[in-house]
Amino acid sequence: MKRQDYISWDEYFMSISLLAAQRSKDPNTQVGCCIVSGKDSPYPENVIISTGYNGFPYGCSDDEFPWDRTGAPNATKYPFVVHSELNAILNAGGKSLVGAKLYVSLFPCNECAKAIIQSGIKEIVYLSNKYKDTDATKASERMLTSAGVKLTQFKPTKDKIVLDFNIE
Ligand SMILES: O=c1ccn([C@H]2C[C@H](O)[C@@H](COP(=O)(O)O)O2)c(=O)[nH]1
Ligand SMILES: [Zn+2]
Repeated sequence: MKRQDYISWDEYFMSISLLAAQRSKDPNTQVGCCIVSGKDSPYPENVIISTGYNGFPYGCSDDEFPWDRTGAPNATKYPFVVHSELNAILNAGGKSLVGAKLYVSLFPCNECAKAIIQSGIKEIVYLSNKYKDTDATKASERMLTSAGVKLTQFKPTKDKIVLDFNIE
């Protein structure tokens, strides 16, 4: 008989997003993203196309650019950091994202929403929506809804999935 306690597709892809987030150097908010093929993709369904996390662009040192949240605009991380969703879209290397599904640990901002819509992604599964009351999130939700992108908050049925490196 097959194992019964295997993880679901949503648990799998959201876990990969959370694992990608662990690569982020942002001391305050680590965001991870995983893009997978959907029913209407030109690939079989549930194939991982790309992943990404928030970080500075290539050539911009994590040790030289600022990670601060406050201060003069160019002394904060905000003008420099590439968001996880945009990184995942760019990391796809030009592969079609039409009909794809995007899993992300934080609801996308308005700038990511634009890139998501324009790349043809049709569904977003997000975990946290901690900035839901901000203008950026409200603008994002408005655009995504208007563009017909399906939005679903991931509701975990377990608190954690443990990765154990001690296997035989
Ligand atoms: O759509 C988004 C929105 C934000 N991020 C990243 C950008 C920053 O590195 C953090 C947010 O930092 P705070 O200190 O919480 O303001 O999240 C992203 O990747 N995608
Ligand atoms: Zn963003």
